[in-house]
Amino acid sequence: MTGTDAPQHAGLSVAARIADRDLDVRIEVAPGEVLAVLGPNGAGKSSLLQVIAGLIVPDEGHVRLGDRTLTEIAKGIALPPHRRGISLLAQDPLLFPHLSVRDNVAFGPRSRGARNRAAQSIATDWLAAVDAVTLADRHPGALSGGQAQRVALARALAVDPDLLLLDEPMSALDVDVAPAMRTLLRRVLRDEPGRAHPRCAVLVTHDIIDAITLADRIVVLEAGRIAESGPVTDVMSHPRSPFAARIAGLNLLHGTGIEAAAPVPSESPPRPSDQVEHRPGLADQVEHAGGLAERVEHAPDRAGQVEHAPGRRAERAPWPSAAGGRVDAPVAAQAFGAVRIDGLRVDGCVVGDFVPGTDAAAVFSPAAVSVFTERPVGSPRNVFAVEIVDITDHGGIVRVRGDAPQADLSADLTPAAVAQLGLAVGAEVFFAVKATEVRVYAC
Ligand SMILES: Nc1ncnc2c1ncn2[C@@H]1O[C@H](COP(=O)(O)OP(=O)(O)OP(=O)(O)O)[C@@H](O)[C@H]1O
Repeated sequence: MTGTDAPQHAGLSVAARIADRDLDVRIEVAPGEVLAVLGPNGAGKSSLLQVIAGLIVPDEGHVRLGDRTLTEIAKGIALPPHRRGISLLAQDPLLFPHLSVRDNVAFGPRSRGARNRAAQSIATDWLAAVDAVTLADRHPGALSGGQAQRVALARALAVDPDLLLLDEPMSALDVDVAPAMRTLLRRVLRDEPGRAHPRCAVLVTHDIIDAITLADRIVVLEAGRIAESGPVTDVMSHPRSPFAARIAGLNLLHGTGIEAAAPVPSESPPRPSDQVEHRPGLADQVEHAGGLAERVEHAPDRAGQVEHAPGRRAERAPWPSAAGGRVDAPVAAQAFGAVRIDGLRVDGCVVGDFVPGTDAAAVFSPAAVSVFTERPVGSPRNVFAVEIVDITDHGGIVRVRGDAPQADLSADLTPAAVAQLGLAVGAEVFFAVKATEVRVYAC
């Protein structure tokens, strides 16, 4: 949906170029849609929100909301923030310290012409919607961070904005408070009985959980440009940018698509080590002779879910979700392809478009990676020589990060496997992944 310039767009349409921030983006948000904007520091997320809110004026571009033009540089239009029909909820609740909670929420309706009684009534309704009625008579100084942010959300919604901008709204909250705020946001973003036009929202976040739980679509910004966009599930399961791959917890290699010789190597008759790997319940097993650390198994015996025989059709192939569980990704046919990256060939299963000779990605989960201390000879796997750069605990599993000439890669192992292999930062080892665990697709 990005990239089009729709004059009568029913939702939000933004195009913005700011030379001194090296920003050049276009986004479209449908009515009722929640768009999450993600990206590394300095990517331009806040600048984009500031353009939409009218806090900065771009060198070129437009901001249109429904049938209203808020910014149109070519026509010299730039409405001030308070005339845009937009509310911004930021990290800091920024409540007026001298007003009660109720008066803070009533302030917006009052300043838009509502009589005091009506404004107080709107405030009470929104305080009820965010479970904060009991706080109505307090002053902001007597609120916890989570309570203050709930009140700030009520204040943002009390002016009935057509667009809600959310700038890292959970990032200043304690970890035990953030989930409740997320649930609340989900409720108010989705459940708006009686509103004539569904409200849209743009959410800037560093937290993938926010995007997964609140957004319909993701836009990834990198260096002031849109690196990729799409429905949340698509971007998380088939990322095309390094940033999206990282937040989805997947390994990503970029290269050029090439035809795979059939059958792919991992369809060779199983070797002893394959048989070990395919048996359930052997996640911690280490094959000492070859120095193989079996990967952490998130689901038992998943190898059985994929048809390995050449020419046969796989109904569904297992695919890791961002949360570390697994989702089923449909595979129309067991088509194989390969991606060439700096002279290395990575075989995998084709998902969606794949055109040999054009840009392609090879993606796999760290949980699908096996680690060898010696190069596996005659292995049916894709093999990468890596230098270990980091070993970290990920809630009971160990994430081993390796620097390969082609990319940074990660492997998830059990603590026992890491200990038995004697892995340490600086060690040179081999990461291996079967072609049936790799997805290849066009970029
Ligand atoms: N007030 C400003 N004046 C000039 N340049 C700015 C200003 N604010 C930000 N920039 C620059 O604009 C670019 C985009 O910054 P922006 O704050 O929009 O990124 P971001 O993705 O929101 O980053 P973060 O995640 O760190 O908040 C950066 O190069 C930044 O240095």
